[in-house]
Amino acid sequence: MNTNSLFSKVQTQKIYGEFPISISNIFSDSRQVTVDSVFVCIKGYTVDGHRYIPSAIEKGAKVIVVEDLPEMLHEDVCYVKVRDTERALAQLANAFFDYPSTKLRIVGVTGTNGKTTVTSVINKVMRNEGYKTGLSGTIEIDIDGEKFESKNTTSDVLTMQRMLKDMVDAGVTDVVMEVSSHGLLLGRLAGVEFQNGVFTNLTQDHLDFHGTMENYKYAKGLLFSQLGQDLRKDKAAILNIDDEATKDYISMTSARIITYGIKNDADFRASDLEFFENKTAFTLHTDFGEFRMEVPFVGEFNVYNILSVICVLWDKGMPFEKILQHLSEVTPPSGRMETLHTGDQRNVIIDYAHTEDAIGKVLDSIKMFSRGNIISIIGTGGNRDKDKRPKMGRIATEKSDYVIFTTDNPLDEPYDEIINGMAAGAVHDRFECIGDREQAIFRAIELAKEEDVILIAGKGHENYQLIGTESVPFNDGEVALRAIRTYPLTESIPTT
Ligand SMILES: CC(=O)N[C@H]1[C@@H](OP(=O)(O)OP(=O)(O)OC[C@H]2O[C@@H](n3ccc(=O)[nH]c3=O)[C@H](O)[C@@H]2O)O[C@H](CO)[C@@H](O)[C@@H]1O[C@H](C)C(=O)N[C@@H](C)C(=O)N[C@H](CCC(=O)O)C(=O)O
Ligand SMILES: Nc1ncnc2c1ncn2[C@@H]1O[C@H](COP(=O)(O)OP(=O)(O)OP(=O)(O)O)[C@@H](O)[C@H]1O
Repeated sequence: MNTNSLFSKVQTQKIYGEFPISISNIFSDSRQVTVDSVFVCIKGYTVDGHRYIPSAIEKGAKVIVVEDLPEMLHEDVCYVKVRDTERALAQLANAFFDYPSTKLRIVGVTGTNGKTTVTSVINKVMRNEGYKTGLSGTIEIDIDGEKFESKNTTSDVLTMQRMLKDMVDAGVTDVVMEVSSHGLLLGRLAGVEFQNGVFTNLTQDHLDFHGTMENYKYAKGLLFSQLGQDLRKDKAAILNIDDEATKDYISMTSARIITYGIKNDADFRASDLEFFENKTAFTLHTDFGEFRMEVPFVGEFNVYNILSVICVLWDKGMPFEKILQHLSEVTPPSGRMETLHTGDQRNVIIDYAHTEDAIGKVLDSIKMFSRGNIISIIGTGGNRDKDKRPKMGRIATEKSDYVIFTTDNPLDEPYDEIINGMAAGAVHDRFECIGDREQAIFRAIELAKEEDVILIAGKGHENYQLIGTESVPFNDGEVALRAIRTYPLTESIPTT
């Protein structure tokens, strides 16, 4: 691409040396740099990208974008000084990939919980209806059915723009994207034009990064202010009216507002919920009529998720009968309230719940259909968000008959520290602490009797454990099935 036109939208402070006529690519990671490219130095949380300038030049970078000019300048290289390299990177990425988001209809979904569920269901329904879709989120990036690994819930700005360009090239028209608070705050979405922004809910998480709930709420709200920057009429913010944060988001956006909820009056409201082991029924109230629906999802929280999906599909103009028909058939994403086929009378549910709110809601949902005891395996990550641990411990013990606290990606924090943090919140003593997740699952299966439900929470779809600096293969479902084979049904679990 022509270098002058690439840099035409970037506010430069000074340029040292001559621009090459054209450049081949843009990088912010020296390890990926290829010949005749631009290397943008980002001051990260762990290292300062400026220190990798020599390595980038060695690999063939011809333009270096900096905040701090190095003392020694290489004569064959052009240095561009800017005030904010992150901002410059976003502008360069948008321009290099030719503003792909303007050629797509993009739905961004934010909130503490439900993003993966909502994006996955929207994607499945639209694809079943014949749309060419793209999806980006925690589990994967999916371009019209071709799957790619996803490193972050919301990708860094270069990966983001490259992915959107690949989607345009593949003929995708509609994209649904998980939008994390990190992604919004760290500028990964700079320049992305959304058609819809969806808000699921806001509860405590990620305070190690955001510091306070107010900051966390504000970060998520950036999706709605970004949505309102461009006043095209087809933009809509789809908001959960039952969540306190919604009123702030209404004030942060100039997009159209569509509301959904259960407790308060909303454009799309559900009432008369009926819970079953593998489905939920409810009445949907809209301006154009009432509909009794049955969806293959468990729990009240999933009714919220489905309501937000209905709003998106309706706003996209999908015929209402089609929406209802697809939603009665669609399957939940993997590791979200997933029932394991154990072959006996013990019920094993694998779920990604790793916040206080999600654990509480999942256990409430299980209580609605469980006929036996509930044994929960609860784990949380190492080296992060220690404040949420006792809260997870409290809610898990409050709502389970027995709890086993364990690890979920311990990294290099000692197991005992992680587990004791959760156990400190326990409201009764019907719990055990077993750091090794495999042993914890084996113990829960050993304890369970006929009709009991074993909730294995925290990892969901993940098929690894991050221990130290290693990623060790680990799959909750496989371990549980091995445990089932090892321990045939036993006597009652210890109570009181
Ligand atoms: C706190 C955070 O978000 N960190 C992100 C950030 O890392 P960083 O600032 O530490 O980067 P760094 O390692 O210091 O490197 C600085 C610069 O030097 C460059 N570098 C580095 C090494 C080298 O040899 N050469 C080189 O050029 C790097 O490419 C980078 O440009 O920039 C990296 C590159 O874009 C991200 O991968 C990284 O996300 C890490 C992996 C992460 O775990 N982030 C989590 C907290 C996160 O973003 N989570 C959210 C929310 C998930 C949820 O809702 O549950 C998400 O969207 O995934
Ligand atoms: N609307 C909701 N409200 C509360 N909890 C929910 C909701 N939807 C899902 N959950 C719970 O949160 C867990 C994670 O759901 P999901 O993966 O859809 O959310 P997410 O926002 O993508 O999470 P993350 O940001 O951690 O990737 C589920 O396994 C379930 O336990």
